[in-house]
Amino acid sequence: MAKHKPLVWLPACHRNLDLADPGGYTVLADRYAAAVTSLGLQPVLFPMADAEDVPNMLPLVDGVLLTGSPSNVEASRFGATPLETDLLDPRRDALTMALVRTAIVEGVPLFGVCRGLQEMNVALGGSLYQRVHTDPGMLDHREPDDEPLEVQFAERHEVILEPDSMFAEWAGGTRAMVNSLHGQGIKELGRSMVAEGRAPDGLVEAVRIKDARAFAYGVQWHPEWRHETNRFYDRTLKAFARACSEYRAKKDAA
Ligand SMILES: N[C@@H](CCC(=O)NCCCC(=O)O)C(=O)O
Repeated sequence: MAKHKPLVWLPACHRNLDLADPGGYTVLADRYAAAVTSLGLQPVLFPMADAEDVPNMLPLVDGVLLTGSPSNVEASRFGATPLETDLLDPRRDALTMALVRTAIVEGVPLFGVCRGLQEMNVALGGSLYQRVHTDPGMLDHREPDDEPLEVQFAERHEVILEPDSMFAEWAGGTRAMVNSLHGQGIKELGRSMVAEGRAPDGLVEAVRIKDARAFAYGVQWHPEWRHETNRFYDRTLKAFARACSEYRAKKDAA
């Protein structure tokens, strides 16, 4: 029987869209699934999975990609008071907190993008700025949301990468331009999180998990956006894809 491609679990968002059914919808931007597919991987969703399912379902997949989302990680998860304006997704928070911790323990390749990076940090005991742009000396990291997508996802600021990091290898140097579409951001780093890239205002934008058994990285920017035309983004995603394929090969050989 032909083998299927390595499976990558993308935790979806849960939203009340302004549609006929007020019961809620499972949502995933195609952009992430398309990027995963273009890397030779198979994106999979488990719409009703919750934290308790993680130990049984994680062995079914070969990697986890935590996507970005307009919703914020709930402030009570990092000891802060929620903002009234917050768009929240408590079901996603509950699932991803468990997924991050279990993927790291089990050595399943893990990559966090934007909200996904923030989830990694909170799952490991770190905290977030709730509005980076209101903190003195910090840049406004939000996208111009009344502009076309091409403008929203345009490169907006530099990141300064640790010289011996994988990020510097993927970027081909210690400086790279990245897009920026977020209001929250890492404040205190979680356990085992190592800062490997920072914005010009010092905000941590790239991390690795120390002593991880497999690929375990997160970025505050969006490498899935037009990655075919951006060497840094593309090399980052391809490294994740390789890790998933290697993980799968080991499972097949066992
Ligand atoms: N809401 C959080 C996370 C921001 C984020 O992930 N943005 C991505 C938006 C586009 C997408 O859905 O991929 C914050 O504001 O920090």
